[in-house]
Order: sequence, then structure tokens, then C-alpha cells
Amino acid sequence: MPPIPTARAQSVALLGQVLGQGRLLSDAMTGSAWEAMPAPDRAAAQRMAQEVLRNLERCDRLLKPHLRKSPPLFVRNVLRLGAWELATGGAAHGVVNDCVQIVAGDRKTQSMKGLVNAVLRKLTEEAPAKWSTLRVPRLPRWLREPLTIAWGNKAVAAMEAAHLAGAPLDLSAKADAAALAAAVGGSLLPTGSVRLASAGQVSALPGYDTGDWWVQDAAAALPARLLGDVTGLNILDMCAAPGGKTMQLAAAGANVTALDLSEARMGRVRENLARTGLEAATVTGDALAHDGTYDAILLDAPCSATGTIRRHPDLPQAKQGEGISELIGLQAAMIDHALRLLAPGGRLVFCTCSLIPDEGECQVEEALARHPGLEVLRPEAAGVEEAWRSEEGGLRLRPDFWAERGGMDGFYVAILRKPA
Ligand SMILES: C[S@@+](CC[C@H](N)C(=O)[O-])C[C@H]1O[C@@H](n2cnc3c(N)ncnc32)[C@H](O)[C@@H]1O
Repeated sequence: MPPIPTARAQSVALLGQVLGQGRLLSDAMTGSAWEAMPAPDRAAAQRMAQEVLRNLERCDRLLKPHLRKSPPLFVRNVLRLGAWELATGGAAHGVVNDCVQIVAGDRKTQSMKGLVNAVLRKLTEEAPAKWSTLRVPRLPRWLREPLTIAWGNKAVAAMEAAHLAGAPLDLSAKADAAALAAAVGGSLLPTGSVRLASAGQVSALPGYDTGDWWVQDAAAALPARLLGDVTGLNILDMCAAPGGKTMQLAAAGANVTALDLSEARMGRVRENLARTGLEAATVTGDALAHDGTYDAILLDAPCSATGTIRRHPDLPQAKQGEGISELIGLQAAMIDHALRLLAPGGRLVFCTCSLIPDEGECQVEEALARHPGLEVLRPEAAGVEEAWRSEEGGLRLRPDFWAERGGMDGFYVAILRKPA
């Protein structure tokens, strides 16, 4: 039997971990078997798994008429991969053969290779035309319901369209964003980030080796910008890894302390600082146990990350919302501790890459109720649109905003001032 095609087989293994074990792709793409694969195969396996997950509902709709009963998850995932590839221009012969081989390569599923062959051959004919008629995939119920309550049906449908469209590549410049846009052939966004429609290999872009920029979604770049001129200020980046906001603040002239609980992730902050030639003190530890006094604190708190589904279509499929109430409690405790560490009159920028108001708007409302004298400052920065302002004084950013430009990650951000 010819060897199993590595990238396709690996993408099926990744799908199994996400859909069977509830693991995120970032956790599944680890270990010796994964590391041993050639880099192009890893990239192909990741891309295939991501696109199947992004289009899971559409793959299942293509397959449904051809399956009398649901096969085991492994076989279903092979079929989903085949369906996606056939629908989006994959070479039929290669796709069908490889999928059949993957199923034949496992003793438990060998007997189903005929089924896989027959179903995928039927899809070869019909999948490309049918694909474009299928509706935009919906978010799973655990997330769709709370988002519909918060933002309404129309907004959720627009977010789902943004999730399906995926995300462009955004860069933050260390110095001159207009010059960076010209150098990489990107466009300069109104908020100062540089956007590339198609990325290719990120490390091959001009200015990577010289550390002229780092990858950071345009929405994720806004919180640090809201602090305005930070020259000479002592700023704590309270949940810093992998360091996007630390680098922004350091590049803008602040004395930054970058704090994170994870030593492994703190290693990424150090690598990023070394590549960009920027400086910050790095501390590994629990934000809730950290001591000191700061002029300003940026708290990019751990959250459900539901604002990043364009880039991480595995998230709503792997998770069922477990752990979010603990995160909400942690966010509130972090806000309270950050306020203790601020000098009188100091500013706290609180943000989360979440679409859930409990991790954004509600946190600010509750912090105001807990801390008499605490004020919300009006967020001002280039490119901020009036439509983004939320009732309690923060900014609500959503993946369906800037649709004509390619969208943005979902984020919430607010600036709080401690009484003087
Ligand atoms: C949203 S990420 C931060 C992203 C980062 N600010 C950036 O822009 O690159 C949240 C971070 O919080 C860290 N974290 C979680 N619990 C923490 C704690 N108790 N103390 C400090 N950091 C924590 C995680 O390790 C993770 O790196």
C-alpha cells in the first residue's frame, strides 16, 4: 500500500482532536509527530483543518444526502475534508484516492473505504456547484444564543459572514506605518495598522528580519493607542504575552513592565522584543500577586477569545462555553488589583478579545459600581468611529465592522481613571 499522504492524514488527525477531544488547534499542533513533519506539510494540514472547521456546516450539508447513518467521527472527518476539497477546486482523482487510503490505513475503518470512495465520487460531480448555494455556516448554539441576545439576529448573521470570510494580515509598524505600507505593498488603515489582503509567508515579508513590524490585528492594536502620548510613563502590561501591546508601548517611548503568568508565553515576548530591538522589563508571575505603582496599566485580560473566530474557526467547535464564568470572575479580580497598583489619577485600559458583553461592557459597569470615584474616559485615537462607542463609554469592535476593508477582530476596550 502506498504511504499515507501526510498533510491530509494530519489534518484529519487535527480535526479528530478538535471535534472529538475538544482541543484547540494551537494545542493539537504540538508533539513530536507534528514537529517531525516538513514545514510545508504542517502549513497545509493546518490550513485544511481550519477551512473544514470554518465550513463544517456546509461540508455536513453536502454529505448528508449520501449517508444513511452517521459513520464514526474519523470517517466523517475524512469525508468532510474530501467534501471541502472537492467543493473548492481540489483535483478529484487525488482527493478521492488519498481519502480512501486514509480510511483504509486504519484497521478499525478499513471496511468503510468503499463508502468513502462512493460518496466522494458522487460529490466530485455535484459539490462545486452546490457549495455556493449553501447558507453561511451558523455559530454553534452555545455561542449563537448569547450573541443574539446581546447584538440581535442581523448583527450575528453579519458576524457569521465575517467568520466565513476569514481575516487579512495586519501589521503594526515599529516606526513609520506609511513607509511600512509602501514597503510591503499593503494599505494603511485609518487607525494606523497596515493591512495585507494575502500574506504568503510572513517571515519572508520585507522588514521581518530587521524587526520593523509585528503581526497584530487592527482591533488588537487600538487599546495601546488609546493611551496617547506615553513617553516616559511607567506602564504595566498586565497580561502581556505574546507581547503585541508591550511592543507598541515600548515603541511609543514608555517604560514597560511586561507581566504574564506563563513562562513559555513569556519566552515569546522576549523573542519578539529581541527581533524588534525594543526594550521592556519582563516578569513571569500571577497578575493578582504583582506589586508596584504605575502611571498606567494595560489589562488585556484572559477571555473566551470569541472575537478571534475569523482566525481560529476551531474555537466554537472545540469549546462549549466551559470556563467562561471563571474567566469573568478573574477579569473582575484583575481590574480590582490593577486599580490598586495605579498611582492616583492613573489610567487603566481594560480590554478583551471577546464578543460577550459579560467580558466587556458589563465588567466596566460593575467596576464603576464597586469603585466610587472611578471614571470612564472617552476613548480617542485616529480612526475611531462614533458607531463603535458603547453606552458605558467604551468601544465595542466587531468582526463585521469595516466589512468593505476586510473586517477586524472582535474586541472590547475602555479607559478607566482612578480618582486623584
Ligand atoms: C489575551 S492574552 C494577552 C495578549 C497580549 N496582551 C498581546 O497583545 O500580545 C492573555 C494573557 O493572559 C495571561 N494570563 C492568564 N492568567 C494570568 C494571570 N493570572 N496573571 C498574568 N497573566 C495571566 C495568559 O498567559 C495570556 O498570555
